[in-house]
Amino acid sequence: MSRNPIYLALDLPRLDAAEALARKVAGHIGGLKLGLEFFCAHGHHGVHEIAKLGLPIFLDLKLHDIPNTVAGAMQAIHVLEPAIVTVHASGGRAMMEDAKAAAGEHCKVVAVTMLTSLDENDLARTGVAGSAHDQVLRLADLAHSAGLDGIVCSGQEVAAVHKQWKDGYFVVPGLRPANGKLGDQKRAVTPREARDGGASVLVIGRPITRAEDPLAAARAIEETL
Ligand SMILES: O=c1ccn([C@@H]2O[C@H](COP(=O)(O)O)[C@@H](O)[C@H]2O)c(=O)[nH]1
Repeated sequence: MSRNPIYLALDLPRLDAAEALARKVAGHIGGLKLGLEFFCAHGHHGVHEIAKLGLPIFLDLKLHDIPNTVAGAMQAIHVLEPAIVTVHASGGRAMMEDAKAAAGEHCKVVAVTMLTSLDENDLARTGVAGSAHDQVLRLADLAHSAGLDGIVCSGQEVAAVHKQWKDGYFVVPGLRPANGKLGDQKRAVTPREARDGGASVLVIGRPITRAEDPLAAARAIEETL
């Protein structure tokens, strides 16, 4: 892994605060992840502002709709030149194929398999029997067959997915330093464990954004890798 794999999740309500925080830790991360909270609040303008910092932008929009609508959304964000965009694997093969076809040549499209905030009890409540591990592998296979670049999964599954999809691009959120507060994450591992399992991108939000000293937190996490 040559470049810094950490993408900072900028889940902050204020654009000026997000920009200031990103600027502060820029030397210790490899990219910036802008998700639903950011995009709903600040839209294209916000993305343009954050992109001025010069780091790759990951638009974590988790698109999930009929194929025609998702392809239209992909075309609408093309102008923002994201390095990575997410769709939901459960949207199905045709949706993922159309999303990939509509994405620019330089944009990786990765599929969310099973959110890291869910465990097997949650999965059962959605009507899916079996383990998180099997569900992630099944959806990874579907994303692979649809021609996507990779998937989003937890650090608990990444090594197994890596084994069956050697050149895949694996985005791992839900990361916590040892003894870090889990919050709503249920399948957390440490950044180092995820990296050792074959993660391409380590998504880290609150352990840095909510730290008393975000710069020291980012530096400390970087040093564990
Ligand atoms: O399965 C998923 C998919 C995406 N995320 C996103 O990653 C960050 C994690 O933030 P933390 O503060 O480090 O928990 C957040 O933006 C999520 O939307 C995820 O956590 N799990």
